[in-house]
Amino acid sequence: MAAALQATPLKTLAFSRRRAGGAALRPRQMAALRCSASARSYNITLLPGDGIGPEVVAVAKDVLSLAGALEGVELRFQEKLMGGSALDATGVPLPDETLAAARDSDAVLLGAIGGYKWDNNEKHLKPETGLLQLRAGLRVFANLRPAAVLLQLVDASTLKKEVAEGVDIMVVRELTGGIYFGKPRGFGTNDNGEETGFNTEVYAASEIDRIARVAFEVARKRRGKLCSVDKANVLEASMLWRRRVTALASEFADIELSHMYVDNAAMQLVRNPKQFDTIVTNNIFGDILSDEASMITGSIGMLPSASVGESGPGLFEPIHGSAPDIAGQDKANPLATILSAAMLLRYGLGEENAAKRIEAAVTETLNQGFRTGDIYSPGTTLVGCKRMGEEVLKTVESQKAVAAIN
Ligand SMILES: NC(=O)C1=CN([C@@H]2O[C@H](COP(=O)(O)OP(=O)(O)OC[C@H]3O[C@@H](n4cnc5c(N)ncnc54)[C@H](O)[C@@H]3O)[C@@H](O)[C@H]2O)C=CC1
Ligand SMILES: CC(C)CC(=O)C(=O)O
Ligand SMILES: [Mg+2]
Repeated sequence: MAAALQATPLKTLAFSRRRAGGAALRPRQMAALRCSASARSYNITLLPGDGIGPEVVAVAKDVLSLAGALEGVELRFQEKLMGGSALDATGVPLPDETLAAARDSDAVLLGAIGGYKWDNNEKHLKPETGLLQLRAGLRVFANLRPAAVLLQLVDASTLKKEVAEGVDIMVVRELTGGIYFGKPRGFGTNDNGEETGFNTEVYAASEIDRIARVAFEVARKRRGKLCSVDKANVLEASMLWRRRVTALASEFADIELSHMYVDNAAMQLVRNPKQFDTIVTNNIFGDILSDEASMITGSIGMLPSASVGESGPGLFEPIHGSAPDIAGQDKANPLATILSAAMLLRYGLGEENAAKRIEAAVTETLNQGFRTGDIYSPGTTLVGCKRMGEEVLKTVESQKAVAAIN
């Protein structure tokens, strides 16, 4: 079992329901931060990245600081370059200094990387390559992506209310293997002299076993159902995946295991998403299916994630990308990153009460009717990224104590 997941009781894996550019902290908030001088303290590496990344990370940082301080947790932040911004400044997408700082910290919060400017770079000079290097460098093989439809956002779902209501899925995605990392890969020429591009989907049995164990344990703390998604009718890597997951099931007799081909899973997610509890799948299928699942919840701007390994700091990031189409316009939904900060507190630091404060504040802010454009519906109040952050901050501050939240 991944040590980082042991930092907190495993039941917390049952995640359910349940100042871009710096919204100025108000005096009472500053006082809460000062009170934390003798608190439990942790070092957090912030990697804002590109596009909307810096906007959403600035907001999430303030929420994280305040929720921590109110629970006696001092968080010390250091910000490092990552992605396209690192390429521009240093010539590489993941500077050694950034990886070293991330490894040395207690947890890492990432915004997003990438953008049009770097789209045609050679592979080793792409922001996305830096992200893969970071995940591999931190050995965070288990990526938890919860997709739960909040009551307040049922109307924002693209699915009918009766289909979306009550959906609560955890996608457990393998993060450091599969086709994103497999070799050989590259460009070549076929027998007809035509140019080719190729990648390799490869999994070792041990890589499958360790992610499957995490998924069985996650399912055990949720509703006891695990669906393994693969393409075992065609791909050898998936045939091995299915064999290993099936073999492990004997150690988890209390879990109802099923298997589904990925094409069917993509269809079932929009036909009847409530059939799913926990899904375990490989790197590329998990990437795609979690973006699909996000729309059931209303927006990709709502979905957080936690990536953890056997040891070392966890990596916490929204599932979305750098959204260059809305970057710099104060339109981004910061809630996915704020909820990733809650996952950081829970899974990365074992600070459950502070995590709950953030989740309760997000729910309350939505109850108050504040919505960014991606989740807007008539009758609610349209706000930008900064204002959404300010409203969440106010709500975090106004909560009496976590006992009252429970
Ligand atoms: N983890 C990461 O850093 C990831 C980076 N990327 C990179 O991001 C860049 C853009 O990729 P896309 O395919 O366009 O995916 P994307 O997730 O950045 O955007 C897809 C759509 O969702 C919207 N969106 C995303 N996040 C949002 C938010 N918080 N609030 C409101 N709307 C939001 C965008 O405006 C866009 O219309 C690419 O360079 C890609 O490689 C993509 C996925 C993950
Ligand atoms: C940008 C890629 C490296 C990965 C991705 O889309 C994701 O992890 O969601
Ligand atoms: Mg993705």
